[in-house]
Amino acid sequence: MIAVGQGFDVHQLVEGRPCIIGGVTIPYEKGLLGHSDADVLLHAVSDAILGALGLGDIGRHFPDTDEAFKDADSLKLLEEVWALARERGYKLGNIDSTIIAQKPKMAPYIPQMTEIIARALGADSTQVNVKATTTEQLGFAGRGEGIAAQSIVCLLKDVISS
Ligand SMILES: Nc1ccn([C@@H]2O[C@H](COP(=O)(O)O)[C@@H](O)[C@H]2O)c(=O)n1
Ligand SMILES: C[C@@]1(CO)OP(=O)(O)OP(=O)(O)OC[C@H]1O
Repeated sequence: MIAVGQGFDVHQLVEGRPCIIGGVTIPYEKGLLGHSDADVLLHAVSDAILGALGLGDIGRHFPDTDEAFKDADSLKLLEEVWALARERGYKLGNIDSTIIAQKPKMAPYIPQMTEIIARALGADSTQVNVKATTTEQLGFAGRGEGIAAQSIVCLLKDVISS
């Protein structure tokens, strides 16, 4: 069985917050605002997995009204989401993701993000792809008001390889 899911998330960029993306703290003058650590990439990946499983989204599993998730480490949330996939017998096929940000430059941090996501999903880093794009200064991302991320995941169960 093959299950696919997609995830999309946006967080506002503000002063006085750390800029944590894909589990990596990126040195930058602003950071992402949220109830949790606001790791926009890990949220998109988590939502993609929940989508593939038909289990809603991270807001349903980790409500932003619950103090338990205040400043939560999104890597821990991703690990909890992945446990739901594992319990149902799924393995990771592959993940592809895009970070949409005018700044900061993501390229130097992408290998580390890839490793972190792969490790959380019990996968090899070759199964995880992370990309980044600007929006050529257009829209909220282009004005540096926020960062978005999108992700698509393919999960595999009982697949007989030829
Ligand atoms: N925040 C970003 C955005 C982009 N990159 C890298 O730069 C390349 C060119 O971006 P364009 O939006 O002009 O296509 C892109 O392919 C990424 O490799 C980045 O590192 N950080
Ligand atoms: C992750 C959660 C959980 O505290 O909070 P936020 O960091 O605000 O992130 P968001 O992507 O808006 O929604 C899911 C939330 O429930």
